[in-house]
Amino acid sequence: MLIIGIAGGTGCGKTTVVKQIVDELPENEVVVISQDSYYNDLSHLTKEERSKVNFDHPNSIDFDLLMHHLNELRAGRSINIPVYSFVEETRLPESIPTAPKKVVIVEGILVLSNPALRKLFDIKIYVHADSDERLIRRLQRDIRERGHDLEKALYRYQTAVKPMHNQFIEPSKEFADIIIPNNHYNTVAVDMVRTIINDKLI
Ligand SMILES: Nc1ncnc2c1ncn2[C@@H]1O[C@H](COP(=O)(O)OP(=O)(O)O)[C@@H](O)[C@H]1O
Ligand SMILES: Nc1ccn([C@@H]2O[C@H](COP(=O)(O)O)[C@@H](O)[C@H]2O)c(=O)n1
Repeated sequence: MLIIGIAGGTGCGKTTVVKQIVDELPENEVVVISQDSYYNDLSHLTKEERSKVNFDHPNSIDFDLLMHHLNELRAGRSINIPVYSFVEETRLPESIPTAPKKVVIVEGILVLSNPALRKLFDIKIYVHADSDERLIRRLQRDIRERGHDLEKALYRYQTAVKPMHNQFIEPSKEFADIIIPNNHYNTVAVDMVRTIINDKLI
């Protein structure tokens, strides 16, 4: 099994890059796991209390469960991936049964910031886009898909997203084996990663 970790600041294009990589690979060979699925279960808090949580701090993620799941997959056992709702800001009761595959891709802002998780990755990738580019993409997405208004999205960016990026995410770039520049769509880099994966699948 090949486990690939893909990190990078919010809006850098991780999900898009992963989709581009996976689209051309055999479906039955690859599983994608998002760090977002492992946000702590906050169902014991009210919606207002949840809205005050710093979702960009490593403590907001259940890394123990994520690492347990990766170890289970490596051991050939299936896992149940939690389902997270950005609108409700907590885990939903359901989960997604997921079988082990030859390639596992784990993507999320903080996946290279956790030393124990990092050790589980065979290849570590950091997707880079400039902060102004990321902010524009993030605002568009938060308003369109995550139920935020402009004021809330900007407040969160200034109070949590930007400081946590500077403290935890940007410094994790030094652990990457590959850095993908993604201010513009980068088909060359995507092709290179796909080639590495295909070599492994042979
Ligand atoms: N290279 C790019 N150029 C322009 N827009 C992009 C690019 N990559 C991603 N996007 C757009 O930016 C937004 C955030 O991308 P996404 O892949 O969800 O980022 P992330 O998963 O890192 O938060 C999406 O609307 C996506 O379509
Ligand atoms: N309830 C939540 C939980 C997280 N976020 C933001 O999601 C970002 C990480 O996801 P990406 O797809 O952008 O990598 C992170 O920056 C959190 O602020 C949220 O908005 N609401």
